[in-house]
Amino acid sequence: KHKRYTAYIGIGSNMGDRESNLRNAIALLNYEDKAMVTAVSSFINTAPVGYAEQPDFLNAVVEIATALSPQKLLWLCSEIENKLKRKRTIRWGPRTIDLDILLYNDLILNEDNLIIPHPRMSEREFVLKPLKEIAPGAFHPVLKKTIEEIYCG
Ligand SMILES: Nc1nc2nc(S)n(CCO)c2c(=O)[nH]1
Repeated sequence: KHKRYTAYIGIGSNMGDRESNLRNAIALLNYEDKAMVTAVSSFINTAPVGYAEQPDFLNAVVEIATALSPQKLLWLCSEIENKLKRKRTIRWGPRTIDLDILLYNDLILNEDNLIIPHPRMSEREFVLKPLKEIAPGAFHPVLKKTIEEIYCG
């Protein structure tokens, strides 16, 4: 019997057809019987954070029910980035698609290649706004607050 975990994935695109890049990524997150999309936020246009000299992003957050381990889920996210032709040029530069694991149940994980909750999510309006839309009661296990407590925007 597959134990179902709930994970939240932040997605963003600022290259090519941004909307279809997001839609394709969302479709690919329905992965066999291992991951199922259970909620999708609105798509929001956001100014780039970090490396400012690049086009605006289109961002969203997706809720999935999954049997995948965090590392396997990370693998699925990078598979989707590769499939949608993410060219890793400038580290902080434009990209066709970006998938970030934000939350995975109440898990706290600090591995070399994977930190959960995402370390920068609580300072990112482009994450908090769509996440609050679909999961205001989601709990941040490090800050010990719900999303709506963290983001009052
Ligand atoms: N607005 C916005 N700025 C960003 N800077 C980076 S890096 N990214 C990629 C996500 O880590 C984004 C993004 O998705 N949206």
